[in-house]
Amino acid sequence: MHIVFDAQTMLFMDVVLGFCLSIALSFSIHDRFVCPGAKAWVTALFSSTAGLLFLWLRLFVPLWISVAFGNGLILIAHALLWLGFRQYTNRHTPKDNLVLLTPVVVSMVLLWLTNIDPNNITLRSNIAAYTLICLIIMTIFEALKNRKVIETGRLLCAISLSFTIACTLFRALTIQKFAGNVSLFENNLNSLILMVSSGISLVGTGISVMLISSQWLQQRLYMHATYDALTGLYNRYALTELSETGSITKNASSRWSIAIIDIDHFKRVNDQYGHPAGDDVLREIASILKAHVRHRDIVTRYGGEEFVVVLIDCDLQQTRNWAERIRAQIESREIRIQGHSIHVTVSIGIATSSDSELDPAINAADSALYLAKRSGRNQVHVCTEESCVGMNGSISLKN
Ligand SMILES: Nc1nc2c(ncn2[C@@H]2O[C@H](COP(=O)(O)OP(=O)(O)OP(=O)(O)O)[C@@H](O)[C@H]2O)c(=O)[nH]1
Repeated sequence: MHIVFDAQTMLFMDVVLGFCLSIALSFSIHDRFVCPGAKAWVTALFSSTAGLLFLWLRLFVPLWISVAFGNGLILIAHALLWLGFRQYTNRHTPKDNLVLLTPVVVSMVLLWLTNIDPNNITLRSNIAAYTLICLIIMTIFEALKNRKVIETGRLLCAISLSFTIACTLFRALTIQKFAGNVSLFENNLNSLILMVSSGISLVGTGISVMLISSQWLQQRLYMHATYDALTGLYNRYALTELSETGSITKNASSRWSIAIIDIDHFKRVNDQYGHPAGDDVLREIASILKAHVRHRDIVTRYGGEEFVVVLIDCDLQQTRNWAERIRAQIESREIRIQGHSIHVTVSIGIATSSDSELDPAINAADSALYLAKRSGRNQVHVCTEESCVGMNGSISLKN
């Protein structure tokens, strides 16, 4: 069989490609955990493909149907792409939906122009092309706004849309040059560029949507695996990861210290004021800790009411002073929750290390914490290799 790659066949291939991509994508977003905007983007792909189908149907249906529906659906697709990015970046407002009126108005105008003079391709084409370019520029702006480096899907989408702008502009300018003598299915460079660019733009958008969705999921999984949802601090898993990848000792020139901070009688706070109030206390303690460390230090919520702070390049005396400041700060802080004034105290166990291993230092700090609790709470204890020492100088053997 001999297949002729003329403009009409290529446009038909674009339509088939678009439908396959749209169907594949709609299956991939058939999940609860899809990123905001994904549904608008998949609808955009369907709409764009349907628009191309109407253009292709030009040979079989009245011209006004092909012109109005073909261009209208392609413009709707690009308005949806823009709306999708507004949703993705959480900047979507109900007023944004008004953008969908633009394609409707433009297709009405195209319909009217087709009725007046079916042969005036130049004006119709220019109106559709420049509206499309405006919508794409708006979308590129949204795609790139506040983009994180790892969000390569958004970058790919912007690149693929820039390519569409270049091709649309090329067609608009050449149509002007030939004064309307370029029809859609003539086998010239102009039509060919349009067909090839439509295919590339469909594939580019499809791949970008897949990439954006998977990168969004990846980021969320990373957030949940790394950060504590209640306080926003690193979680225990993150601390282990940082230790295993050597990120803690890499930043320290010599010694580093560990402080384990445990809220005293926290169960009573929960019992007396309720669990939500207990959560607020945890957030308050987290913010005090965050406010008292340097950029290089690591603050984690290690477990329920227990926090671990890694202080980089801090010797024993500096760590002791820091811990005592924190203890005093928390003791004197009045935490106001639901009309109640809550006061809590903390016990702190500290240990220093120059080793690359985190666990021995945590165990030592934990022993110090145990002694701080046993000695009456609301105090700082230090653990050295031989013994654990209280701030008041009392010494207890480690085991
Ligand atoms: N509100 C709230 N409470 C929590 C959370 N995680 C753990 N807890 C509570 O923390 C309390 C810890 O109680 P315990 O281990 O007995 O310790 P404690 O009452 O602080 O006593 P000491 O540590 O011995 O001073 C329990 O009541 C847990 O329910 C949380 O995320 N939110």
